[in-house]
Amino acid sequence: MSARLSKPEDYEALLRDYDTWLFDCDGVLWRGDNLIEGVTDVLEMLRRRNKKIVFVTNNATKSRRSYKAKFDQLGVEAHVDEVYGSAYAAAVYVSSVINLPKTKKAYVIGMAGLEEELRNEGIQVLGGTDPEDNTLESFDLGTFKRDPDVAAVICGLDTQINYTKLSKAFQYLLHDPACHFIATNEDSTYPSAHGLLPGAGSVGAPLRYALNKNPVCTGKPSSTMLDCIKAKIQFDPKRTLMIGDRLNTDIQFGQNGGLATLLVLTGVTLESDITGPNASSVVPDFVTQTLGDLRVLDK
Ligand SMILES: O=C(O)[C@H](O)[C@H](O)COP(=O)(O)O
Ligand SMILES: [Mg+2]
Repeated sequence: MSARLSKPEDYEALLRDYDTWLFDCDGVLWRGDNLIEGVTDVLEMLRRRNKKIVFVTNNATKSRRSYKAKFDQLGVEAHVDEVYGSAYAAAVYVSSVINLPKTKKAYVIGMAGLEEELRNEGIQVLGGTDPEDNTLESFDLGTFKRDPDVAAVICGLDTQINYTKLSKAFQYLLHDPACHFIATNEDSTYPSAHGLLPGAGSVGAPLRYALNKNPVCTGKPSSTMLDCIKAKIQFDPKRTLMIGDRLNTDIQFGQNGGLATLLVLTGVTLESDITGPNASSVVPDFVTQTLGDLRVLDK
């Protein structure tokens, strides 16, 4: 059973027990461009208390560089080397785990952030934001020529998903069993400023259905994401806390890595998901309403 936190001494115990704090972003720090109340104060308090701060997001629409710009715009201190996104994890996976030869290309369903991270790793990209593929014209298979160098299809959150991109990705995967099928993340939904929207998992679902094949996922809860962090940052898992709003990504990710986990209820998970007969089998160590609750420690 999860421990419910509400009293200042509950939060003081977290400060005593954990040195490294991993934060999910959508639904924990913000919803869209709306910062969740109290987040800036809590992060500043943690920095004053010399906590190591890491941001771990499955949202692949932005690169680490563009996350830094978002943090700056919201007035929250953050550094590029503290940010780990599933776009970065996918790029590291393609370049360093499957070692895609530099002559090969990746077909992308996704946005500029994913393209940027892939290019930073020296990966040639097709699709993505290319205007030719961002069309609502009907897809014509008769005139489509597959690029023989495409050896991977990478699928992330794409708010301009269309039939042409799905069809091209499908063709590459259908005709080449060796073509890598990679998902940055498989979140079914995500919390926007105005409510839930379909997430990256829902964007990639048509391909999974059409091909009857599951992609390799590089974001939370996969170990690829944790490996990316471990390659750059030293931390003791026993003194590390993962804070998230989704059970099957954030909390599962923390548990897979042997980290303590804190669920907040400002994103996709509702009270009814963790209590009652239909409660999830993924049980966080701690639950608090919002990250802003930790502000009591500043008083
Ligand atoms: O890709 C998605 O489905 C969403 O961006 C999702 O919200 C992931 O972001 P996170 O909560 O991990 O920051
Ligand atoms: Mg989240």
